[in-house]
Amino acid sequence: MDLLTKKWAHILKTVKQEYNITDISFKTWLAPLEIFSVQKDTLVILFPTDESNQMSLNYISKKYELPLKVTIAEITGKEYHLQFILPGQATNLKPSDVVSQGHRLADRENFLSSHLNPRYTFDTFVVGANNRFAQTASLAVAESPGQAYNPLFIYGGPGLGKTHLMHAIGNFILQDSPSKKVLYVTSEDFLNEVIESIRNNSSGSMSRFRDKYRTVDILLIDDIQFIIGKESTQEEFFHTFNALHSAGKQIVLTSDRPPKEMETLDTRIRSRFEWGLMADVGSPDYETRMAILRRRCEMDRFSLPDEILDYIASNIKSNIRELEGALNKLIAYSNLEKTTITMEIASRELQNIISPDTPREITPQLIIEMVSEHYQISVDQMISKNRSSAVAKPRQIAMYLCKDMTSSPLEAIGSLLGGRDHSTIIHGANKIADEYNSDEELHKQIDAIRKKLNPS
Ligand SMILES: Nc1ncnc2c1ncn2[C@@H]1O[C@H](COP(=O)(O)OP(=O)(O)OP(=O)(O)O)[C@@H](O)[C@H]1O
Repeated sequence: MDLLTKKWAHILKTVKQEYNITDISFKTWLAPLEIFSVQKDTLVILFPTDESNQMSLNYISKKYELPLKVTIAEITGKEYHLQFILPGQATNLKPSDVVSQGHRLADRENFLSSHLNPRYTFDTFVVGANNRFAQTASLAVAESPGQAYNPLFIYGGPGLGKTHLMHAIGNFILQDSPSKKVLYVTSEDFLNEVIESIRNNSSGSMSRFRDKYRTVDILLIDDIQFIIGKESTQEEFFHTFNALHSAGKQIVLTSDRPPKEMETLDTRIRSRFEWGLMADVGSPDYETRMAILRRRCEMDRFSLPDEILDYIASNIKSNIRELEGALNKLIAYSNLEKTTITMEIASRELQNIISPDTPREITPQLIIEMVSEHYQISVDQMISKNRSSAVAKPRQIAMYLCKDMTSSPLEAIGSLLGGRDHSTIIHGANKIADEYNSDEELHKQIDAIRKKLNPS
């Protein structure tokens, strides 16, 4: 193991020389590779890139597995099977499969069972006016878990870094105290485990579930808004929260909206969300977007002229995932076509992602989707014949918003909403218009949806 680690840079350079690999290919595919672990005669190699970059991983193993294998055998005198992984896949390896590199085995196992992405750290997080408060609060929590702010509730729109910050907290804590038990889950994982435990209907499975969640030191639950309306899950969450909180264990939650906009959430839970500190992340300003792009280029050892970075940063304003997606597209293009990126290539390749300065068009379709997402019901239910108020009310809200925010003919709106005629649309829209003025709660809900549709 030590020999491999010591010789790793030398191994990579030898592959480059022996197999005549160009500088750009070396920089892109080989130089980033890191030894993740060794198990008997299997060497697990990490390609630290985007979690969803399976395409690159397949490419690396197809093209470079053999050269690496041969060179490793020549230099270390030992043959290894090679396994290539992406950051997110590190958590899929069974802890018992891996032997620590540098860390103690127990610490490595602990890291793997945390489900943390090692790339999401404070170091790789660019701070700007939009996220400074959330970043500072997260760091305070990471430095003094269970003491500074509990729970920490991070909220904001999609792709703005909430998950990144949450993982950064977990990674920081494990770095500092490797034996702490940190657990990251999405609320969907939590929900599925509750359902599974109930379905198994044995006290064993429920107590295993509780053991798992109530014995951690730090619980990180992503996208907590999805537990709204799921009664058993809310109940289980409530007890988990209380058990951890009263034991001084840290809880961090993220959501797409603040607790006060979670209208149908059990008030006991909503008040707990608000016990600690709430921090929002907003859309990054131009400088922050440029800084994020520069940082990503640096990490990927890729260089792009400022003009192109500026083109991306000026046109993708409200979602960092999309910003990174645009950059990744250009990196992939440059690697595959073996060419440098010009402004012409950038604007052609990004035309589907970037539509300069055109605000998102608000269409009835978009409204229906947004309303169904807000009330956690499916679009199919929205357009069905179901008349229960849990479905009929959101449907009427969609009618109201379509009439109010678009110039679509009533017939077209009716047809999108399951073939309803124009008088039904008028009736639904008028009913909600009246309630909007008299029902404060509904007023808030509708304003929240409007804001999501038209964030500027
Ligand atoms: N300030 C930042 N600095 C560097 N990278 C960032 C920053 N904010 C977000 N990112 C990157 O943008 C991508 C999307 O971020 P993340 O998944 O954390 O968003 P999110 O707010 O959790 O979104 P969603 O609500 O859709 O789950 C990630 O790759 C993340 O690393």
